[in-house]
Amino acid sequence: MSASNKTGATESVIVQLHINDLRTTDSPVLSLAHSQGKKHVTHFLPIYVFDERILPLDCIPGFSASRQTKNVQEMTSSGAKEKERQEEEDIKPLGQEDQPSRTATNQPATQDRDHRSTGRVGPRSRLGNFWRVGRHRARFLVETVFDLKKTYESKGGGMIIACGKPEEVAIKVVQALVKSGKKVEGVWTQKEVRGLAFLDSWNVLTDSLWFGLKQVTTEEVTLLRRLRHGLERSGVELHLADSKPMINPSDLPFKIEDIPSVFTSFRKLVEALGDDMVRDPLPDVNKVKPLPQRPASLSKDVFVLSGDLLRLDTLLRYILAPLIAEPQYGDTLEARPIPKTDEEWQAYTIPPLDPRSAHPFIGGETTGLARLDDYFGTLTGGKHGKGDGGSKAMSYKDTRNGMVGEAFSTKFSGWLANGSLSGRYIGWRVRQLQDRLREEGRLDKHVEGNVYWISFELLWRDFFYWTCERFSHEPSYTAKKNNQRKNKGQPSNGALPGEAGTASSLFNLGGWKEVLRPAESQKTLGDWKGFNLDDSKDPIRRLMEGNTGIPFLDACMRELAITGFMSNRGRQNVASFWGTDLYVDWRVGAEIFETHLIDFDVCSNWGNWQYQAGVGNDPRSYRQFNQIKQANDYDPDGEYVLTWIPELGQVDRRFVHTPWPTMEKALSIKSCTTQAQERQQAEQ
Ligand SMILES: Cc1cc2nc3c(=O)[nH]c(=O)nc-3n(C[C@H](O)[C@H](O)[C@H](O)COP(=O)(O)OP(=O)(O)OC[C@H]3O[C@@H](n4cnc5c(N)ncnc54)[C@H](O)[C@@H]3O)c2cc1C
Repeated sequence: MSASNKTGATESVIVQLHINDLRTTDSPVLSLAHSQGKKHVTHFLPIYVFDERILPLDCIPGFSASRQTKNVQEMTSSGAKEKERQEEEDIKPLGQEDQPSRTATNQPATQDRDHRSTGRVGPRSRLGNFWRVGRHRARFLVETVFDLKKTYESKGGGMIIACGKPEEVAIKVVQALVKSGKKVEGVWTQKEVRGLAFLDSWNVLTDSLWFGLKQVTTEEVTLLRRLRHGLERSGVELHLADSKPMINPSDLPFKIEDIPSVFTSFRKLVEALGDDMVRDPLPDVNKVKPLPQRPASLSKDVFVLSGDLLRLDTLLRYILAPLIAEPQYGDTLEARPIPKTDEEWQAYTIPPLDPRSAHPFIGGETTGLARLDDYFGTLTGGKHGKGDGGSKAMSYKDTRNGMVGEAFSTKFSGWLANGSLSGRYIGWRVRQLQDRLREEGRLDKHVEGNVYWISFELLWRDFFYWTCERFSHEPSYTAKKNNQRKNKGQPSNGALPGEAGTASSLFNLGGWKEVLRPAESQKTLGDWKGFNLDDSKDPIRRLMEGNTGIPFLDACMRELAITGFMSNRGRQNVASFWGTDLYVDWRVGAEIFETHLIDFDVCSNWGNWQYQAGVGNDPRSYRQFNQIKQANDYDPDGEYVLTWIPELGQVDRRFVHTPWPTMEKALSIKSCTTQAQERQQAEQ
């Protein structure tokens, strides 16, 4: 039996479960918690949970042991008694938690790490069995979380960092707070699927109906659903803040169900909003309410990081070690075994960033804001004051298709993906720079176009986000058929179409096209080819390893695996080659991108893959890139391919994109290049 939320309690807490909203600037929940309307709220408790379903956490000392203990406890009645005893109140001040004891369990619980011999083992993808989060995003994420904690602390607040399942941790934290006599005002987290009601000007919604909706980003939504159920038992409500897109959802000039299928139509409709397209960011919160006293029983129920684990380099080692022990396709990092002893852990070092990286950034809101200043110039007079600089933004459109170095495009995507920057804040910085340049008489049409193009690109992000929402209302054609078959024509009651990963049209082979143009989609579904990752000659494996013999594609894939970043130009070419030349299951491509990309975002990645593979919401039914032409257009001097394929150094630069006559033997290229050669000949 859970205690219910105390109404007469003197301490009142707002809990924020951070997921992909790892920031304090333009943070709706932080603003709400410190608003006039919440004056009676005495404490603010932000939580972040490293999710065991997507990250390998077994090396963290004590973590797998804590899970095993918990399981046993939950299975035995004596365990239940012990649990009750533990739940008795025993208040300890924050920061004085027990140190996790080092146990022999800081080895992965799952020893079978061979992604080809097992089913979906641990935090692995469904089709390729790749790590869900590769080493680059894992690093960026851990850095981001630590930076957020530091920022909260610098403003007088704090943050709990834990490991496990975010919804379970949040529920247990709330239960413990309620049991210790505190009033929990509610739990706020970022919305990941369509909500129905906006309750106040803070852009925070209490959405009582979303539970019944069909979902597209199924894992994200399942987490929210479980969280909501669990909180209900403590009489605490879950609130969702819709802060992902650049455009405020309630400003959209159409209903989500009516979002145009074509980007250009979407763009024209929202651009017609003019200056109202992007709202001003929320006011900064400079002094954050303190953390509540934490019931010590919590440390036994929940694996909260403490002691040495709150050191960035220590935690990075434990999270990255399994990923480094098994680098993914294309990564040239030498696999290193997971340390076994204390001494080995002490000596363990994290590989430095590759100096060739176009994304040489550390994760966190602090570095994200610094990158904004680097791009847009500084806001020297405060938010509305004069600024300085901004040359990168002023030449954005002219340079965004570059391939080498950090300057060619904004690189905001990693920060946007985990929410350490908000789309709205960036959109506002665009307007801010335009206003400043106008005042200074420097905003000619060319410069204006360059600066505006950043918002234009951000509209693509919004477009994929809203498109995901639109399709959350429509299960895929196959799912509909399966459902009907199972339920004899009746829609299944309370079914969660996407939960098994098969029904959501975002992850389905037939993509959104199955919903938009079912007849056309059904005709081509059977043509998709399979793959065999055990075969080193398999075209997909060669592509993932950057070993097709087509220099431009190989450079792109090597860059991705080695650094976690690939330019938009590269991504389009790789996805097009995968889906429209090789015609191999595009979802494996989306999975390997998901693994490697620092900026992985479920809607942008899977939506773009669909688009390039011809199963998405592209109005053109067929779109194919000519990789050789693209390489010559965007890497005319071969600087990019030479950066990633040094073995081409011997080749005359004129032929660096088509080195086959001279290099054929050396590179042992066959099937993939034949296609490219044929296409090149056909074009001549
Ligand atoms: C196959 C494929 C997979 C992709 N996967 C992702 C992904 O997982 N996460 C991701 O953020 N982007 C993804 N993109 C979109 C785009 O490639 C990246 O956003 C961009 O390369 C990131 O670099 P940047 O921040 O310097 O972009 P810039 O060119 O500076 O653009 C500014 C911002 O606009 C947004 N943006 C630009 N192009 C797109 C686009 N086509 N779709 C959605 N948003 C866009 C991003 O938020 C980006 O940060 C993918 C594109 C393709 C073709």
